[in-house]
Amino acid sequence: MGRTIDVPEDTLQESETSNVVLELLKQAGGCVVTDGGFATQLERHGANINDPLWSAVCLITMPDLIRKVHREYLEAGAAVISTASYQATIQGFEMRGLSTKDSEDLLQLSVRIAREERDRFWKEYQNKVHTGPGQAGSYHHALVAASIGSYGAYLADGSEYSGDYGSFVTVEKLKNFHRRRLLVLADAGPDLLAFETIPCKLEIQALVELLDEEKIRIPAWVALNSKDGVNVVNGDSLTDCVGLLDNCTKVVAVGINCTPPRFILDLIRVARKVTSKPIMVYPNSGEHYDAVIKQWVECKGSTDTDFVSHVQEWRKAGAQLIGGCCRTTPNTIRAISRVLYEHTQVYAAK
Ligand code: MET
Ligand SMILES: [Zn+2]
Repeated sequence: MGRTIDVPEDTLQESETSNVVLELLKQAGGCVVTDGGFATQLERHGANINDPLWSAVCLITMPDLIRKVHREYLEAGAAVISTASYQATIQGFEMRGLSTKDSEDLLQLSVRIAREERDRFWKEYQNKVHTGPGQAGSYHHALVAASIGSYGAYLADGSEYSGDYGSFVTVEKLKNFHRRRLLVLADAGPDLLAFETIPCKLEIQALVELLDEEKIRIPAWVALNSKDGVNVVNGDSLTDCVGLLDNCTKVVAVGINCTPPRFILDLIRVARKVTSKPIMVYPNSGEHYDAVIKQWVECKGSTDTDFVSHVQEWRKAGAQLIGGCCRTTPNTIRAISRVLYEHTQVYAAK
């Protein structure tokens, strides 16, 4: 398969350093689809995730449903799947009365389930092209990304959407919050670590320091969120945040998640000026999360069709991994997959 015209030359040359994201992008022709809302899909299947652990409660209550959701996203064409560990923390499990050992086992389980499903799927589908209604493309050997939500996600008070951690939260405190879970997840053997919904520069600083200090060998991606298309949610400059990530050799991709689709194009343009690392975007549906009632409200979000109408402009602006976050589903991913596949076919034919 030929590679796309929009991939910066220097980005591809770095693939000699055996970076899993660059390898995948190279194989896929420059752009891949990731998965969609994980918690959303668990809920659509009836899981009750109204819990401080949010979707991670299913690691205790419904591990088979987690398998099923991974499978659904793989079938929809996802070339990266993220684990059920977004809001799983040792502290959170311990608050429910679990031992430290059992808590760490659950973190490991999240990676094991995703890897098993990926491997099972690949055995069956590696030679297939998906051509069913509303989808087209060839499958990839998907990467398993261990999801690591921000400190705000752990607080379960919606502060991942405000970045308002209060003045007592320091880089050291954030490093200590993230340290043990990061080590346990890295040790479980994912292909990638996916830091998600990171709302402020302080937390980025903590993450890049921690990746170095702990000599983490699994490559990481870091996804930030925004509510204005210019800055990250707490008002820190996106340019500064992406600049910090660009300087960290352990970070192999940077991007935006759980942000309304209407802001994404501007954010990609800002990020592209600061980094030549691959950019991933996985927006939410455009609805708003109400942290008090712990629900997504105002069903004025994009429909799958609206969402997908942006995909080509995001790709042209430099996004190379495109998926969905909260309130998106396997249908969204199938539709994105089709758009990207059509592009690859047009290019390959040239
Ligand atoms: C609040 S953002 C949630 C990200 C997580 N990967 C999920 O889709 O459930
Ligand atoms: Zn989300």
